[in-house]
Amino acid sequence: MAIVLGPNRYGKAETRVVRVTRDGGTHRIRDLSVGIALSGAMEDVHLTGDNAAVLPTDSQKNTVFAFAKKHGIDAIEDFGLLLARHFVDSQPAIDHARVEIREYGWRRITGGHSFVRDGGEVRTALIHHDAAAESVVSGLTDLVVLNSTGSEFHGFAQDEYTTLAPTDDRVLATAVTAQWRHRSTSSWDESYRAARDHLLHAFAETHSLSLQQTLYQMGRRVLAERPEICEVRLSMPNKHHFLVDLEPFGMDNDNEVYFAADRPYGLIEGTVLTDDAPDAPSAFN
Ligand SMILES: O=c1[nH]c(=O)c2[nH]c(=O)[nH]c2[nH]1
Repeated sequence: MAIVLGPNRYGKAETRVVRVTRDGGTHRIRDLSVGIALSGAMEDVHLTGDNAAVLPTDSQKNTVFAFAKKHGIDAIEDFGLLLARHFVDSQPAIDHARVEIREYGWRRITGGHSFVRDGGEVRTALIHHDAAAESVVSGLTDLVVLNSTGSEFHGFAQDEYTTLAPTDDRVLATAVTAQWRHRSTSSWDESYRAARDHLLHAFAETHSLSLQQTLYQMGRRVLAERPEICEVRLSMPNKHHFLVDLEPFGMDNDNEVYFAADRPYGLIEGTVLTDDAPDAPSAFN
């Protein structure tokens, strides 16, 4: 039996960089967390401790700050591509770069330089780059949405442990995590805004028979409307809202008062893709 080194990668996780762009008194902010993971000919450092091929993760962090100054930060997809290509092109030992970016949104309050942080929602991008292929996955996480009607759930399988009552009118709420893969380069900011909008409108406009059905409609709508996107992955917790029994207090409850449970929650996940989506094995890794 031989013991060998398996897949490995290394890099600087969660570099927090804030780039302020000043246009006279009017400022713009991009606030990111950048994760870099590099891989390639890294046998020596693992097997013998020879660091000759290892660009320090500290240098990777510095590159994020230097590129923020030198190139500015527009769409996070562009910033990720710039970093991924840089490490593969400049480091002989590195043949693959993975760059993961989360962007925290800030909205202007008034005047040119006062901002309020957007709610919990975070924009995301995941870039893979090597000599053979490049993939861009855009997305968002923690987009919290709720329909106060227009949701049913009945006709489900039953066994000896089933107690859930069928319903033809319930609250449907979830925190959407979505990632979508681009088949071609794009005007990233415009594409992002459109995809997000389609997700929201599909959620709102689907009369839901299950969260699974809603999930499929959300992915389908993005693919039908945005030809630059070929695959959408969705992860949607069912944020259960249980009707409270008010009978002990002599009151009825005609879908007005709910207990918003935080756990356990159903977790509905799925992929929707076009049948001609090109292969991109590492895209979502
Ligand atoms: O939309 C739903 N899908 C399920 O699979 C499920 N299971 C459950 O208990 N409630 C729900 N709701």
